[in-house]
Amino acid sequence: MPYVPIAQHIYSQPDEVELVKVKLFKQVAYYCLCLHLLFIFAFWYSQVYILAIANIASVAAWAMGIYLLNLGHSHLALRVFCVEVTAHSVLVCATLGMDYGFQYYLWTIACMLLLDMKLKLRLAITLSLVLIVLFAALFELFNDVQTAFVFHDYARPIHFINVFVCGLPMIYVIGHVRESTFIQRHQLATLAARDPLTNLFNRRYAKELILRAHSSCAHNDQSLCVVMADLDHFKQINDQLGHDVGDEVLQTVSNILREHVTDQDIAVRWGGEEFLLVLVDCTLEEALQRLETLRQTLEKQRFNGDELTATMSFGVALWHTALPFSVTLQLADDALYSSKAKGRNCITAARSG
Ligand SMILES: Nc1nc2c(ncn2[C@@H]2O[C@H](COP(=O)(O)OP(=O)(O)OP(=O)(O)O)[C@@H](O)[C@H]2O)c(=O)[nH]1
Repeated sequence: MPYVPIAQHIYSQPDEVELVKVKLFKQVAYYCLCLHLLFIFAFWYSQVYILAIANIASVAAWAMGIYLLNLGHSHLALRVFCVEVTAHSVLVCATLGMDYGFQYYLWTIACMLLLDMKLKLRLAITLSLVLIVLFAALFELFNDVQTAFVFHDYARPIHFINVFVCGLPMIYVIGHVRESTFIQRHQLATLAARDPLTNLFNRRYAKELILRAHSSCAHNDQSLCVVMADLDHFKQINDQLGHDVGDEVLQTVSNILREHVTDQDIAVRWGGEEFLLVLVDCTLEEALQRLETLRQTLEKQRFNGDELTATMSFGVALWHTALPFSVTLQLADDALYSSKAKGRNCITAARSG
């Protein structure tokens, strides 16, 4: 088996935005290929043979670009597209003048060029600017070109169609890249905030949420409870029934925890089989009642088909807002330890804060 360095194995996979880009480039490439096929016939019919032949070269360039895209060389394909569009725009403007709007394709390709991630941003911007300057220069160079083009009377509708035809792929590609960037950003934020097995908040992200909940409760004079919860004899489940069953228990328990907290509460996978709940706007008495309902629900739950039950022990402490979180957490943890010592499957409230 060939050697694959681990870092390369993990990070060099094409990301989703890149995949979306390749898909869009391919769609645009087929769109342009069809367009140039049409141009071959249109220019042949209007006896502008040089442009008909140029369009045969354009079709070949777009076909080669599609081939490069299929090989995974999207940056090379984009460069081929760029050269083709530039050469084609300049040639058509030199032959027919500026009335028909073939110069606007330079704007589209200038924008697409910025999506070539293999180009340093500064170089990509410089090249795009060169294309825009070329666009402006074409007016100086070819504004007075006079031709006996058979479609001369249709210059205005052709100009209109060209603006539309070259604007469409630009809006389409940039709109989709924007959307997939947005989706990927959301996915990354979720990955950074959640535990992958249980989908509860992870410990790192939860600390930020807990501090925010604390200052909001302090500001609104609301009480707040911190709960430490731990599955009982979980090691036995793993040892006797396997890690997969252990994982299933963790997932089901997490779902039950989620169902027993409100939107403003915070449910966290704190460690392996240890969970933290922060109950917002909740007194100690209310917390004890809610935890008792939760404890009974868990006790009744069946896992692994119907053959397995699991229980949980709880420790709860009222968070006096003047105290730091770490002190309240320690109180809840001590209370949990008492629940374990009392025989598990029970709830203990910390005596004072
Ligand atoms: N299946 C599975 N097991 C895990 C995971 N994380 C931690 N564990 C297991 O959780 C078990 C925790 O065991 P202990 O700390 O001894 O606790 P316990 O058996 O629940 O005993 P008590 O807490 O005293 O009731 C260990 O066997 C860990 O391997 C996980 O993501 N999946």
